[in-house]
Amino acid sequence: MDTIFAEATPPGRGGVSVVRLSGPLARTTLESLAGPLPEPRRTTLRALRDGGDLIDRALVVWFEEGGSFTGEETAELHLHGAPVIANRLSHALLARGLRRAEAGEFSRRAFLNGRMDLAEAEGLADLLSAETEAQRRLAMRAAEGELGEKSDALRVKLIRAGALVEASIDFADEDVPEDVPAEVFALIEGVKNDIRQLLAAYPATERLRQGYEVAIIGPPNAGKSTLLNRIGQREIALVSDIAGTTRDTLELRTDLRGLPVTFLDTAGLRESRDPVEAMGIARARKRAAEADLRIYLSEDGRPVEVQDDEDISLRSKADLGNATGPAISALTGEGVAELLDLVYDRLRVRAADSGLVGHKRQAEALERVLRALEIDNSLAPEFLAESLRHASHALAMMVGRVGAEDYLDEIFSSFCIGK
Ligand SMILES: Nc1nc2c(ncn2[C@@H]2O[C@H](COP(=O)(O)OP(=O)(O)OP(=O)(O)O)[C@@H](O)[C@H]2O)c(=O)[nH]1
Ligand SMILES: [K+]
Ligand SMILES: [Mg+2]
Repeated sequence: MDTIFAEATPPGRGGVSVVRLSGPLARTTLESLAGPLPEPRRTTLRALRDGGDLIDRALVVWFEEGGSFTGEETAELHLHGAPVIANRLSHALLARGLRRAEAGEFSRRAFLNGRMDLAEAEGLADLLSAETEAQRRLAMRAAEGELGEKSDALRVKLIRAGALVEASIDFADEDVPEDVPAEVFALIEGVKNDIRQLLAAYPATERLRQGYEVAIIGPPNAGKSTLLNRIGQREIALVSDIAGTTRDTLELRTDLRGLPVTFLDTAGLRESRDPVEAMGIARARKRAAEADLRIYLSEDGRPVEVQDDEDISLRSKADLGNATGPAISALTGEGVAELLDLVYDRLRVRAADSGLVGHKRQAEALERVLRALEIDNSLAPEFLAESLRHASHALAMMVGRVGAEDYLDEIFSSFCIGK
């Protein structure tokens, strides 16, 4: 096993730069640079020397095997935050046979050493990429291992059911087959119900994790781009009185009171003979159809093509006329705060339905568990036992207790270097 090192803090100048080393050479390397090993987990001020050269005076923390983030012997060096110092240290570390860590390699070792399960690793990745408060809370639950605990609890039930079935097989008389006890089916039903609940919350969880899309659509010149600019409070989209100004879909990422919401400005919908405009319109329709919510904007307030009851239909340019119905003016800002309130309310309700399972990989594993548990009560005990083993295995896979190899690259490559 290589000993790896990386800057755990972003490169550049700053108050402190933290370099982490992990692996079998960490101990001797630290001793050679900083003298006798400090007490574990105690911050100690040390001179770091490479031969006669004083590299820096740094705070040093030593973690013993089993007591570090990776589970390996690990040292953390808190240097003065200047790239020249980290570079000088890297030079000394490379000379001692350490190598630079790859992206996510510390976390990957933490997983391989049983310091976190796969769902926790996914939660950690989500936490690092979270952009809003609601995403942070969701990711934090995952990173804290709630799904692993849930899955272990369900597995205990399946194992108990399996043991009861095995017992009924062992004691069965050749002529008088022992009945599988009713408790087995009760346990299986309980597990299936819990899994159905986890799966029911999956779409809401996945949407919150990825962030919501809200498409602004409507006929040309409705004022869609003006509204996007008003929401973003800057000139994102071109605005003109020429119908068909917007062609590409434009995105505005926002943090709507903790919810991750991307507003889409789209090409005005109409029959167009201009091939480029027609491409824009096709794209607008597609993005709008895929969005979580649509705002239909038009000067007469008549919705073009409502897709969903939750969608919002509004009349634009409220400053011009006095027609009835809900209206906004992107020009004066009238009604825009209320519109954002409405969008927030709609999405908040969906976010509230989120749960523990937010990744496709996890949902697919749970579906495998359910399939394995589609059991007919008349199934022979031998087959029943086999189904229970399958189900238990799929549950273990969900959190990477077994068969995680295929996913490791995908999960850990999304981490940054030093994590
Ligand atoms: N009076 C008034 N004019 C507006 C308002 N919103 C937009 N406009 C004007 O309406 C015209 C069209 O605005 P855009 O924002 O380009 O409309 P659009 O829906 O994006 O148009 P396309 O991209 O061509 O589909 C521009 O001249 C805007 O200044 C409004 O609330 N009040
Ligand atoms: K326009
Ligand atoms: Mg536009």
